[in-house]
Amino acid sequence: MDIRVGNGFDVHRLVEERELWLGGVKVPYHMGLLGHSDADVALHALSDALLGAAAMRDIGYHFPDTDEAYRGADSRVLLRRVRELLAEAGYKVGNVDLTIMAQAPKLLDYIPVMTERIAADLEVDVSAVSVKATTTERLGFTGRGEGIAAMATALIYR
Ligand SMILES: Nc1ccn([C@@H]2O[C@H](COP(=O)(O)O)[C@@H](O)[C@H]2O)c(=O)n1
Ligand SMILES: C[C@@]1(CO)OP(=O)(O)OP(=O)(O)OC[C@H]1O
Repeated sequence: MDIRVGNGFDVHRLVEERELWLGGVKVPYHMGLLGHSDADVALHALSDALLGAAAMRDIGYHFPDTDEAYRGADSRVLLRRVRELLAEAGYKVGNVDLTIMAQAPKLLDYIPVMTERIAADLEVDVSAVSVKATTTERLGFTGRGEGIAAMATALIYR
């Protein structure tokens, strides 16, 4: 069996008058992430981890932010497309592990639904999906609430 791992990392800036989408869930907050798409930093890190595991470049390569087709794009649609690209190369998803770095809002209550949505999009059991959140103890750009970062690890096999 060909087993491969990948990592992904992404950052988006928090601004007024944007919705906050994280892990495919709209999280109530007075600010949202800025981006060409819905700026779901968690799904972007996850997509990059999956593409990285397959050595298939990154989401900016597959879905360029210069392409109007992706303006306001639902990052779940992009994640499903990533799963399809991997499937076309013969890969299945083993498990994924995701960490969201956000000083606020508190994400604990939203993690179960994020997990369910990611599992559905990747066509795996919920037990194969881990979503975690951490503050950065008020340190750095995430700690100051200027942005949210996410990192992900993915295992794929064929
Ligand atoms: N945006 C966040 C950040 C953290 N959590 C949860 O709180 C726990 C403690 O966070 P620390 O950064 O102080 O370690 C963390 O383990 C998460 O469960 C959260 O829900 N939302
Ligand atoms: C997701 C894409 C889609 O155009 O745009 P953004 O929402 O700006 O996200 P980013 O992680 O900066 O880059 C990847 C882009 O391809």
